[in-house]
Parts: sequence; C-alpha cells; structure tokens
Amino acid sequence: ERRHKFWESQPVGQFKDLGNSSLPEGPIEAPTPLSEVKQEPYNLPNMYEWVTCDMDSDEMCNEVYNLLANNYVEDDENMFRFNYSKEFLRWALRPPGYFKNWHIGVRVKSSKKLVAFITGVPARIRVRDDIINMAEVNFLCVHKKLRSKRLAPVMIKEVTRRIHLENIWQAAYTAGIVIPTPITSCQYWHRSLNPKKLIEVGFSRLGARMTMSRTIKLFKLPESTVTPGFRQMGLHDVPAVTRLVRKYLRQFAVAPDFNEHDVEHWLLPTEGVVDSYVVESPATHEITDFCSFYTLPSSILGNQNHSTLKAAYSFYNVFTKTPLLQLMNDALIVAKQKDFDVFNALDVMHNESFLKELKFGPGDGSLHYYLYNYRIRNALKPSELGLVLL
Ligand SMILES: COc1cc([C@H]2SCC(=O)N2Cc2ccccc2)c(Br)cc1O
Repeated sequence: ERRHKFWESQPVGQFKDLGNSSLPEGPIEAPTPLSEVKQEPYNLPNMYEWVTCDMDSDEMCNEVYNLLANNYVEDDENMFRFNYSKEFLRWALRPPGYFKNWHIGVRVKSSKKLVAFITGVPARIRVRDDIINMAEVNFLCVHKKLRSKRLAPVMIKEVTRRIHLENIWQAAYTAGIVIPTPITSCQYWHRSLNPKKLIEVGFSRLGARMTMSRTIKLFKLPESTVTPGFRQMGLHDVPAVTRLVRKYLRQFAVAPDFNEHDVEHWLLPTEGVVDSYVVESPATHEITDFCSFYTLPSSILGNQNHSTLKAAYSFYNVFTKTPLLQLMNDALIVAKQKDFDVFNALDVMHNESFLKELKFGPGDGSLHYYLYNYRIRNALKPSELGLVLL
C-alpha cells in the first residue's frame, strides 16, 4: 500500500524485498555522474527559501538552537523534548571534513524566520568489510506549525542532492519510527542517578512497596571511581585511544572507521558536550580501557519545579583489561559526580552485558538505524552494531 509514499521512491531497502536473499548486499544504485546530479536546489513551496546555516555565526547558531529547542523530538506523551545545546550542535556539525552547505535551513521569505532544518556530516563507516564514505544525516526538524505540509521529503531530497555533489552516495541515519527499512532496531535503557527528581518529573515511578528513601538508597553510587588508573582522557592519549578503539570496533558489523583526527574531535573531552576517560595501567602506563558519554539535556514540558533533565548518553566504551561492568559503573560514578540526573544507553555493542546488573531500566523509546543506498541482506542484532549517532 502507499503508506510510505516517499520512502518507496528512494534507494533504500524496501519491506517487499525482505527475505529476498537473491538481492546482493551493498549499494542499491550506482553513483550518478556528477554532471547529471541536479545542479540547482529543489523547489520549496512559494513562501519559503533555503538558507545555509553557518554554525560559526552566533546569531545563526542561536536560531538553530531555538528552532530545535521548541520543535525537535518529544517522547510519545509530550513530557520531554531534546534540548541540544549550542556547543553540542557546533561539535556535532563540525567534524573533520565537514561541509557548511550540508547544514540546511528553511526560512519564511517575508519574516526570515527559520522554520526547518536538516544536516549532514561526512563519516567513514565500515559495513562488514567495506569502508564507505557516508553522510550521517541528522536533526531533521520542521516547525510544529508547518507539519504535514510535506516539507520533510523535499528537505531530505535537498540534503541528498548536496551530499551527491560531494561524490558521496551512502548515508546513515536513525529515527524513532519505522520506515523502510531498519538495519537494526535498538532499545534505550536508563540508569537513575537522581531518582527523586526522575520521580518528581514523572519519568520514573516509585516501585511497589518502595519508599523514596529506599529508592534513593537503591540507586546510590560510591563517591569515587574504583578502577586504578581511571582518569580523564587528554590530547596526548589520542594515538593510543585511536589504536584501542579501532581494534575494538572491528568486531561489529557496522562501525565508524575512526582515525586520529576523528578521535580528537569525537572522543576528546569537550566541556559540557562529551566526557571521556581512559584506564592507564599504573604498572605499564599503557591505555587498556576507554569509556565516554555525551551530554544531551531534555526540556521538561509542564513541570512546576523542574525545567531541565540533565542526561548523559553512553557513547563509545572499550574494555581489554577492566571488566565492562566495572568500567561502566565508574562511568555512572563520574556522571553522578557531574550532577547528571540519568545515564542513558542503547542495547548496542556489549551494552546488554551490564544494563540490568547496573540497574538500568528499559525505556519506552526504540531507535531504528538506517542506511541509504546500501542493502544489508539480513537485519543486524543491536549487539552487532558499533555505531552511536547523536
Ligand atoms: C521518556 O522516555 C524516553 C524519552 C526519550 C527521548 S524522547 C524526547 C526526550 O527528551 N528524550 C530523552 C529522555 C527524556 C527523559 C528521560 C530519558 C531520556 C528517550 Br531517547 C528514551 C526514553 O525512554
């Protein structure tokens, strides 16, 4: 049926092809000769115009921040909305080799008001044994008052066109909804760090036969980390962390192909945006383990006493000597030290091995991963996925 009018017209795995094992794994369409790629932008409805959002500009970055803060993803009960910070957006959108004109806005011609946004950033991603130059497409946002005007399809076509102009033919993206066709579907898990606040804002509920003080005690963590040699990552750790992360990610079917420049951008601590820690063996001084999480607060919609939920999201974690359970417990301890209210993790990579034991509870959100113009024959298990998108 025509449920997915737009996506059935795109080079993505189609639901009708599921189980058709005669279709080869790999690109669905060959690259178009650059001269045949549409040179001019797609047409928008009359009263709107395209704008390139220069994230270096404080004014433009403010406009993008405000559009997302008021109109981006909410949970099913409209109790929370992602509140990406300006520093986070600058970090997320300016990795090595980024293209300014992949940061695409839509303005109302008359008022110049920014009413929609979509972005791409370049990323080298390995799919099984293929390393592919891809775009990671993210932050698709249409103002609440302009929904179901079919703006999203034209914005997706425009970012795709600009990506094609850079001779890139594959993309990776996620969504909280099912569209053709997920390569895997993950679940969010949440570890309470400030259970009192999580109950007050309605995210968590007091367990049966549980008092508040019993609940606070249940989630209490040690004041300091337990792993000898556990410390914040520094610039001088980039070569060792790159070697460690590259080796570790090889075990997953889909994972980023990080080089030292990527590690310096994505995994070195950036105040208020991403935190990362290494375990340096006190005896040998080698870097044996790594953990990281990014900072993504949520606005709390309609609560008298709290306006923001401070959330940490598990990013990339590598263990070779320290048990992952202990490494992640240290991550929880430093997140609590930094006053986060909740620590979130997907059930990707080896995360399932610690979620229940470290008192994570399953969330209500699923996160579906997608590849554009690349067929994976059988969907992956979340544990085969080594890619965390922001
Ligand atoms: C409400 O349950 C969940 C909501 C979200 C998303 S939707 C909009 C938002 O802000 N979230 C971040 C958040 C908000 C509240 C707690 C934890 C994370 C996720 Br991702 C997984 C959940 O299970």
